[in-house]
Amino acid sequence: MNTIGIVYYSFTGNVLRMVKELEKGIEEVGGKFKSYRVAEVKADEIFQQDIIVMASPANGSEEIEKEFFQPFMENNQKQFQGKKVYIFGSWGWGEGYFLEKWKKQLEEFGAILVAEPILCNGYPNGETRKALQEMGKILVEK
Ligand SMILES: Cc1cc2nc3c(=O)[nH]c(=O)nc-3n(C[C@H](O)[C@H](O)[C@H](O)COP(=O)(O)O)c2cc1C
Repeated sequence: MNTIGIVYYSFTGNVLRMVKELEKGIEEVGGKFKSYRVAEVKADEIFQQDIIVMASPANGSEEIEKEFFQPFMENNQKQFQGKKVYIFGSWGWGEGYFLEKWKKQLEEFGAILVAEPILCNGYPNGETRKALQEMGKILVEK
């Protein structure tokens, strides 16, 4: 059973709502997780978990959140090598391409993406919530 570390940023609560659904799924199958806002996460703690889940809103021109998440990625580049990761996020008025870019960055860092990202436009609807709960269950066993 994998231990899961969740790192997220949320401006207005949409990503946080998504995180809560994933957590529900993990809990449902008896999995263990720790969640952190990216502004407060301690890298040495998070990289001890079996799977790192990261979630961000689109920010700027198809990027992940700029002030905290982008530095988190750059500062921990080496630690992603060979690490199992899962990403998801929410966007507003762009095309949601930021997740594809993020995925590419992680692949370049040598991370192992354990499943396809879940992308949500704005507030997560019932379908997205269900998909996240299911993903939470899957991640525990991945
Ligand atoms: C400062 C700021 C910048 C944003 N930049 C983008 C953007 O470049 N492209 C986009 O599609 N949405 C953008 N959005 C919209 C958010 O990504 C979208 O509302 C998302 O659902 C917010 O998630 P959150 O509630 O977890 O913060 C931006 C929102 C804010 C507040």
